Amino acid sequence: MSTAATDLRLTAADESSADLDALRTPAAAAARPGATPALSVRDAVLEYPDGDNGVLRALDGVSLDLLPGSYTAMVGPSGSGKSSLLAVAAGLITPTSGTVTVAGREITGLTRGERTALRGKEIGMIFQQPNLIASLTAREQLELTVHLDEDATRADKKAARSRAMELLERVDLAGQADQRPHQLSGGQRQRVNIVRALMASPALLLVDEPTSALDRERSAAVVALLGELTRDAGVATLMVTHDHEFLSATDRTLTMVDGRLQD
Ligand SMILES: Nc1ncnc2c1ncn2[C@@H]1O[C@H](COP(=O)(O)OP(=O)(O)OP(=O)(O)O)[C@@H](O)[C@H]1O
Repeated sequence: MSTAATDLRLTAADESSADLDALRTPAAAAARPGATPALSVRDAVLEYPDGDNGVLRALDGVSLDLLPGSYTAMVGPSGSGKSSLLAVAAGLITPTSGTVTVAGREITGLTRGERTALRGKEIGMIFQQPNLIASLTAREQLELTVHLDEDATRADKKAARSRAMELLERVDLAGQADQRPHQLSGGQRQRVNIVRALMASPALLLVDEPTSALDRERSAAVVALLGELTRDAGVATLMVTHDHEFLSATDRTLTMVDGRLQD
């Protein structure tokens, strides 16, 4: 995955900017047929034990391809299997049957350690609440993974610092780089959370209800920002949401019903 995300500067989506259209969708990063899917799920079945002898089928034969640069929403009733699909796509849960391939590597055949390594490199995850660390500044949240890596060199740390600053600048938070979560608004915290997930230039971004803690205006801004970042970073984004009013910002909406995906 390229670091194209750092090459363009983008004003946060909740700020007015006449330049946004010009920065959107560089041809190289736009979703294109024939590209290796960032995520490919084939016939995934996920069963949980249910009662003494029964099983609950959370995923019932799900197949899905997500191309680089595509922005996909997933909606569906509570308990229909949306979070289960995100967990399977992230390699956090191994499906009962079926395969999951991320950036060309089938993760269902990997060891746990290999899956963790691949996740760190190729998969960004964003959850409902920005789970930022209270004692770290915005910049330190982004640099944390590199600082925890015993093998990281000084050059790696320096590169992480400059990428963190570029990403914060890109979402209009350079001025808040040294602030801790309690000094940031809810929308600002979620923007830190989003760019933190992009630090490793992942192929796939999995997002679980990113707007549930935000008001309507901030929610619209976050959904739009995710679209901007998806397209120019060339990442494939799969976002679970209950906010049907923002679906027009995405390229495609999938509906999960009883463990099955409907386009
Ligand atoms: N760890 C688990 N053990 C047993 N059953 C589970 C487990 N996790 C989820 N389930 C069941 O699997 C089904 C799908 O759950 P899942 O969380 O994927 O739904 P969802 O569409 O994400 O729901 P929501 O919109 O409420 O978050 C549900 O019936 C749920 O009760």
